[in-house]
Amino acid sequence: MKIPFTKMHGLGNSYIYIDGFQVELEEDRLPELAKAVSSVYTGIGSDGLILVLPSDVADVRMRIFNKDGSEAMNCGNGLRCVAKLAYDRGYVDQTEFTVEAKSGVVNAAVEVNHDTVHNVTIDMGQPILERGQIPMVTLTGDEQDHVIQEPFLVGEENLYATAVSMGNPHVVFYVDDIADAPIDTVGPSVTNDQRFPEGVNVEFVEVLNDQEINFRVWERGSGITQACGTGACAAVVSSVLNKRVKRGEEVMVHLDGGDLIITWKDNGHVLMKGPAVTIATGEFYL
Ligand SMILES: N[C@H](CCC[C@H](N)C(=O)O)C(=O)O
Repeated sequence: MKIPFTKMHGLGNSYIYIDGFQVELEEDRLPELAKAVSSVYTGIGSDGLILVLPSDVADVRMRIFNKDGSEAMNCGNGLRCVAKLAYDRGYVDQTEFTVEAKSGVVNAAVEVNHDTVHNVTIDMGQPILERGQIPMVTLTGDEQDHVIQEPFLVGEENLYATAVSMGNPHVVFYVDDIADAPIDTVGPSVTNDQRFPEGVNVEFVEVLNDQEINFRVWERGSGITQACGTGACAAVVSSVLNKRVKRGEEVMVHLDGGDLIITWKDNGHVLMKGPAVTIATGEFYL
């Protein structure tokens, strides 16, 4: 089976994009396809697979599958690239339009310079903070509680967890120096921790000042990635809740792959602004 694809990235968080306006795929082969295209050895190499599809409730629809074949509820870097692809291919005729993700519909705005989309702003909507909706379970906490700097033992390490959902689950740990973040040990341990019944994306944050943070991530289903858009949003929300950065102001998030500008607005919505880049197109043989 020959499948046309486009490889795109947001700050090095790359996915293989398949255009559902042009290509019909078998639903029950999608997890297999996500694993196949993601392999750097036998596939194309990416953090997963993203489908761009017609939508009944928005201008365009995104489905995202992690490298391990699991389907996720949301993907910030993916939303920016889907918006670029939809605009580039004329599936939308405005620079502002709506994108449907599994977690809900968001507003996208593409910046066009010399007929090319470089930067995209997504209104990611409101974060979800209630423990039961992250979801996160513990013996003590109430379902409606917010999880802010909650003691969280990982092996011998006494960590403190702040949990935020952007439609997908995130847990944030603060470190004094991002270079020393225990991402290779705490990342894989916590992502599958039983306290997160649906798994979790694991973020490490070093606060530089009240409008700037360093950030690394171990993603659920993909491991360490160069960037995580929903994770950067969760990290800024967490840092506001922990009174480390300003609410309603732009916060510069330095990720391994580059910078995102995140604002948790006073109206409750989180804005994410960053690049979207087309790397290559081709045909994949499944
Ligand atoms: N691994 C995530 C999905 C991808 C999110 C990330 N790549 C982003 O840009 O938000 C999850 O299972 O919830």
